[in-house]
Amino acid sequence: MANEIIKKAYEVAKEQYAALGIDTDKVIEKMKDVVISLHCWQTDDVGGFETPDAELGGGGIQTTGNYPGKAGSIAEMRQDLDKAMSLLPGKQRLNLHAIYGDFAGEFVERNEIEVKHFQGWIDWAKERGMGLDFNATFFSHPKSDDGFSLSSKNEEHRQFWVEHLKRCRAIGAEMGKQLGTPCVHNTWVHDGSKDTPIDRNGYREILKKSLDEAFSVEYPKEHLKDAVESKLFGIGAESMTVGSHDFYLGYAIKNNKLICLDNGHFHPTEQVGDKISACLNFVDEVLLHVTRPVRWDSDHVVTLNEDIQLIASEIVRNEFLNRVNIGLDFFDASINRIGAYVTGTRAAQKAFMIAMLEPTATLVEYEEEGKNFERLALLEELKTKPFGAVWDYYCMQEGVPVSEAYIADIQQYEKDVLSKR
Ligand SMILES: C[C@H](O)[C@H](O)[C@@H](O)C(=O)CO
Ligand SMILES: [Mn+2]
Repeated sequence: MANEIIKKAYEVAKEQYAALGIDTDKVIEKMKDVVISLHCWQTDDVGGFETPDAELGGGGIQTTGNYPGKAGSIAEMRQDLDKAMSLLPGKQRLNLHAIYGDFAGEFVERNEIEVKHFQGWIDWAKERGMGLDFNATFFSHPKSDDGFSLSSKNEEHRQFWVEHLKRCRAIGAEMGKQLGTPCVHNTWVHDGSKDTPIDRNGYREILKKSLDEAFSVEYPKEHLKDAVESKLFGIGAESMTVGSHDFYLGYAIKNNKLICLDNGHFHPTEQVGDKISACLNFVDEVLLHVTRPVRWDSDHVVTLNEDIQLIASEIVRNEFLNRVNIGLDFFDASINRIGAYVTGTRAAQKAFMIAMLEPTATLVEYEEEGKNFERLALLEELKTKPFGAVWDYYCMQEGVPVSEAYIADIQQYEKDVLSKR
């Protein structure tokens, strides 16, 4: 689309939003506060680099599809991430899992990983002025194949995982220190039971004890923020998840941790957007894993749907952007993986921009005056306001492809790079 047309459309949109009391220039400026942490695992289907042929195994999560071109090395992953980021407006962070260290061709056990295995990532992020986030990896490992890691009744296994978590927190803190922006370290364990267990409480007591041990080392908040992520169920763990939402919300409130809300981890009619203000009345900060569950926690690419919109609107309406850490968590192996990143991240960004283009004060006024028809009508009308013109102008200003132009970029990358892997 020619720049002139983008500008013209923007000017018209600007007037329409101004009539509602919204300054679109200010909205574009405010978009810089929306920093999204890209999950590195979309590039390689959650395989990791511990061994040359590493693949996701167990953990109750699954990628489906076998689209060619997945990243098979750190170099390829970085190349893909650079490509994805070149097509995204705004600033991003990078979210790594412990299986993505630079192990220099040697097998390093998870209870032996150190900062040196991630120094390359820290340097890479520093060159790009990016922050890093981090995750201990409890799945795809023989010591948790039986379905239990931090809540294991096998004391040797439990201690192994506590040590892993301790090391990951130390690595995360060093990332935050060197990069000058706190690293959010997220703890998610797949621990659970396929069939109805008897000793639910026993496992939960063990999980609590393990977390207490692993979190006993304190790090400055400027370097590390700890989050804990709950889940409803996983594949092969349908009957009980040790780290349920009640468990982790309680743990987070009592121990001053962040609660991680993954919108694939709840009953289908529950809304993470509704949980944000509930949680933020009791915890300082929240971590989001933005995804798209289709029938189950299938981790489809994020699209601009009502769930995502409610999440973004709740954050913007309440000025929670400085208390909500936004991460993505999807892994689709059935389509071009870079395309998946760009489409999914842009969808999340769009939801935030739409939220910022809302005349919230007017809507609240209607609500407080009991004018519920007026509230409903205005919300409906907002859906067809020319948001796209503001989005296109923002992309143009940011120097990234406008509208669907990024599709051709990704096709070219597939031709030049991915198809040759
Ligand atoms: C790979 C991630 O840690 C994982 O997706 C986790 O966050 C999750 O959501 C599991 O369902
Ligand atoms: Mn998640």
